[in-house]
Amino acid sequence: MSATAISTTQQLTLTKDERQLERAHRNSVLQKRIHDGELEMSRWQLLAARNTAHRLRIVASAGAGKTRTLANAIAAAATLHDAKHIAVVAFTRKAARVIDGALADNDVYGASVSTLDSLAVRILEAAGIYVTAITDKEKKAILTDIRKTCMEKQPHERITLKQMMHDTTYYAMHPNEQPESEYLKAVLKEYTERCKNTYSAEWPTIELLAAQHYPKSGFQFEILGVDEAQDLNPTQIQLVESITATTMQTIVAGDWRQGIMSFQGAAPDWFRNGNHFDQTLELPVNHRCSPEIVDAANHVFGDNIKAAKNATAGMTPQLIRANNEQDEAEKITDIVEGLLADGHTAASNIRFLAWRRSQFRELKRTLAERGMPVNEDAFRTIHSYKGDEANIIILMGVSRAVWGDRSDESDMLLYVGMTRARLGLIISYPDQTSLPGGRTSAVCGPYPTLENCGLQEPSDSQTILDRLHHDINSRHLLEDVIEDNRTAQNIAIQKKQQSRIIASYQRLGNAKTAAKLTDCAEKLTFETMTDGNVRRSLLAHAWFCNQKTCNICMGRRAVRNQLRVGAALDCLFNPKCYRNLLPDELYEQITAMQFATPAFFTGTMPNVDDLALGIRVLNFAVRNLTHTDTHHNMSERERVFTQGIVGTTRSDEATNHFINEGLHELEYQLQQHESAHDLTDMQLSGLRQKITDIRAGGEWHVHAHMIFATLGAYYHDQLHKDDITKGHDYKGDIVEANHLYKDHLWWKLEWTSAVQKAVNSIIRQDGAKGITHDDFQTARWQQFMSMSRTDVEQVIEQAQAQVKQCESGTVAYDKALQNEKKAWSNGAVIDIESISVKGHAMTSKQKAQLTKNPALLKSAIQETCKYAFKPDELFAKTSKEELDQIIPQIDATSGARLISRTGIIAQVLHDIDEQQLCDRYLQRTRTGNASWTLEQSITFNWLTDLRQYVQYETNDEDDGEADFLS
Ligand SMILES: Nc1ncnc2c1ncn2[C@@H]1O[C@H](COP(=O)(O)OP(=O)(O)OP(=O)(O)O)[C@@H](O)[C@H]1O
Repeated sequence: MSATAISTTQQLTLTKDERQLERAHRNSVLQKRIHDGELEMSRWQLLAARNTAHRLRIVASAGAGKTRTLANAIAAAATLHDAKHIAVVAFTRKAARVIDGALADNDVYGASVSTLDSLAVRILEAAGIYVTAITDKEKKAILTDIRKTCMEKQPHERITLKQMMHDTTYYAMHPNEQPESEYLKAVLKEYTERCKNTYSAEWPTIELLAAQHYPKSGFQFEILGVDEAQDLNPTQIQLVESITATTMQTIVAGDWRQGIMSFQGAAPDWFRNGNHFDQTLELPVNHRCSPEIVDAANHVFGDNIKAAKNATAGMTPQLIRANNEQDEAEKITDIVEGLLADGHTAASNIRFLAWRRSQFRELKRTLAERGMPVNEDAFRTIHSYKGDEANIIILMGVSRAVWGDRSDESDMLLYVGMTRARLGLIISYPDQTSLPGGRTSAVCGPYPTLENCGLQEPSDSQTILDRLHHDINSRHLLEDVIEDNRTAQNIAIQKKQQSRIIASYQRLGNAKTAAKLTDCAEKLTFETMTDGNVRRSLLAHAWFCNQKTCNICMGRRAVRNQLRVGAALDCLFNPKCYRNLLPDELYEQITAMQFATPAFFTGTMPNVDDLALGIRVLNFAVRNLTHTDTHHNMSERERVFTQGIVGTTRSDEATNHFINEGLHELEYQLQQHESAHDLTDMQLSGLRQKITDIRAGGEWHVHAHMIFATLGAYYHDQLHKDDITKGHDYKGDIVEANHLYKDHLWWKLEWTSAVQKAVNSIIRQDGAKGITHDDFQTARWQQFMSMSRTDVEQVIEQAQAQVKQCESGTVAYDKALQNEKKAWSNGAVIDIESISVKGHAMTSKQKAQLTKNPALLKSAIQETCKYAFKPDELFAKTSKEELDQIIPQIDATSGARLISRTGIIAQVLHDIDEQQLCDRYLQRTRTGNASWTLEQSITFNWLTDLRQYVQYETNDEDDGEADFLS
C-alpha cells in the first residue's frame, strides 16, 4: 500500500488536482492489470471505475458488470488509500467473492467487505455501544408474551402474531411513522422496552444507531462502495448517507429493474432518483448472457440491451408448456436427463429457479425417482439467486398468477430469473388454471410476450437436448480433466515448501516475515466453491496473500498457471483424460491414432491465420477449464501468453527471449497506445528500434513471423503505418520469413479429435458471426483428414521421381520441384531449429546453408532422424542400462527438439517390434503409470517441459518467486 495517501479523512471535497491524481492512479492500476491479462473490462466499465465523482452512481441492466466494475474501482482506489479506510457493502455471496478477489488481486488486505448490517454492528462497537440483533425466535417469544398481556388489557383489539412480527420491523425501519392503532402503539412501546432491557434491537434500529454514531465511532471511510443499491431500505440508506458525508467517494451500483426485495422494505427510489448523486454512469452491454438470451429478454421487456461483441452463441431459449405440476416435473426431468447423459454437462451447471421453494416439490421427487444427481443447492428461489449466474437456468412456473399479483414485481422476477443464464434458458409455464403449488387461477399461461419473443417450443425434447449438447459440449468437454490427484499433490508440495521457507526465515532470525508466511500457510487450503467443486476453486479461486515477495503465494500462482495450461493440454492430447466424456467410437478413434501430436501448436502454422487459430484453440481450452467467460475477446496478454506456450514447443531459448523481450514490450507499448495513452513520437521510434533490434538479432528469419503473427495484422499495420507509406518494406520481411519457414518445413497434422472439436467449434462460432475462414484452411483441413501417412509418402516419392525425370533448368523441372515441395509440406513435423548434422547441433553457417538449399535440408533432416534422435539405436537396446544412455537424449529441454523427437519416434515405432519394450520402459521410468502408452508417456514428458516453461513465465510476471518451485 502506498504511503502517499491522497486524501485526509473528514474531507468532503477533493481539489481538482487531487481528483485528477486519484483518477490517473486508478487508471494506471486498472490498465496494468488489463494489460497483464488479469482483468477484463470494457471501455464503459473502465470509464466508470476510474471516475472519482464524490457520489457516483453506476446504473446498468443485469449482467452488465456492475459488481465487477465496482469491485475493480474500489480495488484500484484501495492501492492508494489505507485499506482500513475502505468499505464495501455487498448483499450477495457472489458479490463479496468478486470484491474480495479484486482486492486480493491488487494486494489489498484489510478493507471492510461486508453486509451493511455487520458494518453497522462494528460501527456501534467502535462507538462503545454493544447491541445484538434480535433473532426471530427471541422476537416471537417476546411478542407472544406482549400479545397476551395487551390482549388482556384491550381484548377487543386483535393482531395476529405474524402481523406483529411484520409491524415491529416496519416501524423500526420507518421511525418517523406512527401506527394509528393505540393497541399497536402500546405493543411497540412494550416491545422496544423489552429489547432495550436485553441489549438487543431490530436490524433497522441498529442501522439507524450506527448512522447516528458513525461520526464518533473512529471509523473514517474514505471510499465507500455499495452493490445492489436498489435493495437498500430506508435505515440502510441513512447509514450510507451518514458515511458518505465524510467520504472522498461513494460509489453506488445497482439496477432498479431488479428491485425485487420490497418485501424486506427495500426502497429503490433513493437509487432511482438521480438527484442524490453527483454523477451517473451507465453500462450498456450485457457480459453474462448469450446473444440469444439477451434478445429474448429484450423482446419480453422491450429493452435494447446489447450482448457483448464476442459473446459465445448459446442455445435458443426454450418454452415448456406444462399442464400441471407433475407434467412440468416430467418434462424438466427429461431435459435434465439428456443434459447429464454421457457427462455432457455437470449437474453443477444447472440451476432451477422459482418464486417459491414449494414449486420444486414435485420436480425434486421426480428427479430423485429417476436417479438424477441433482443436489439441493441447484434449487434456488429467484430472490436468493439474485446477483448470481449459471450456465443453464431452468425457470419454473412462469406466470403472473403464480408469481404474485403485483405485476410489476413479478415482471422483475422474470427479468432477474432470465438474466441469470449464461448459455441455456428453459422456461416452463403453466398451461392450465391448476397451478403449481396446488393453486388455481383464472390467469394462466405465460406472459403475453413470452411466446412471441423468439422462444421456441420444442417439437420434441430431443431437439432441445441435441441443441444443448451441441452448444454446451465444447465448453465442458475439458472440465473434469483436473479432477485427479494432482490437486492433492500440489497442495502437499506447497505445504512442504512452505514449512521449509518459514523455517529458513526463522533460522535467519526474521520472525516477522516468518509470521507473515505462517499466516499464508494457514490460508493454504483452497476454498471450496459453493457447489462443492474443489477443483474449480483450485484453478480459479486460490487464495493469494498481499506480500509481493511471498514465495508461497507466488509459487501458488505458478502452480495455478501450470495447472491451467497443463490441464488444458492434457485434455487436448490425452484422450484418457476425457474418456468418460467421449462416446466410445470417438475415444477409440483418438486412441488409435499414431500419436496425438501437439504439432498443431508447433510447426504446423506457417502463416498468421493458422497460428492465430492455434492460439485461440489453446486459449479456448484454458478458458473452459478455468471457467473464464469465453464470450469476450482474448486479451493481448492472454494471447501472448498462449503464444509463448506455442513458441516454446517449437523453438529454443532465442524464441523465448524474443517473445519476452520484443513481444511483451511491443505489446505493452501498443496496449498503452490503444487505451488512449497515445504513443508519443519517442515511444513510437523506441518501439521501432526494438523491432529493428529483433530483426538484427540473428535468427530473426526463423522467429520473426511468430512475433508479428502474435501482434497480428492490426498492430503490425498500426506500428508500421508510416514505414509502409514511406515504402519501407517491413511487410516484405514478414512475407519472406514466412515463406522461408514454410518452405523449409515439412509437416503433417495429426489431429486429435479433441483438437478437431475445438477448431470446429471456433470455426462454427465465427461462422455464426459471419466470419469465414479462408479456403486454404478448410481445404487443408480436409486434405489432412483424408490422407494417411502412406499416402503422404507415396505422393512425396512420386514427386521426387518426377523431379528426377526432368531436366534441370526447364519449366517442367521447376514445376516438378514445386510439386515436390508441396508434397513435402504434407509430411511430419520437423523444426529447422531441431535439425542437427550427424548428431551435432548445426552451426549458424550450416543453418544458413540449409535454409538456402532445400535438397541439403532434406538430407539433413534424414540425417537428423538417423543420428540426432537415434531411434534405431534406441529400439535396438534391450537392457535398462543401455536404454538409460539413450533416454537422456530424448529428454531435451527444448520443446522443439522434444517434439521433433517424439514425432520421429512415433513414426518409427509404427512398424517396429520393440515398441513394447520402450513402452514398458517409458511407462515405468517417466510416468510411473503402467497403463499409459508410449505416446501418452511422451506427451506427458512434453507437458512436463511445457509446465516448466509456464512456471518461468509466471516467475517473470511475478518477479521474485523464481526459486520457489525449482
Ligand atoms: N468486461 C467484461 N468482460 C467479460 N466478462 C465480463 C465483463 N464484465 C463483467 N463480465 C462478466 O459478466 C457477468 C456479470 O457481471 P456482474 O455480476 O459484475 O454483473 P452485474 O451487473 O453485477 O449483474 P447483476 O446485476 O445481474 O447481478 C460475470 O460473469 C462477469 O464476470
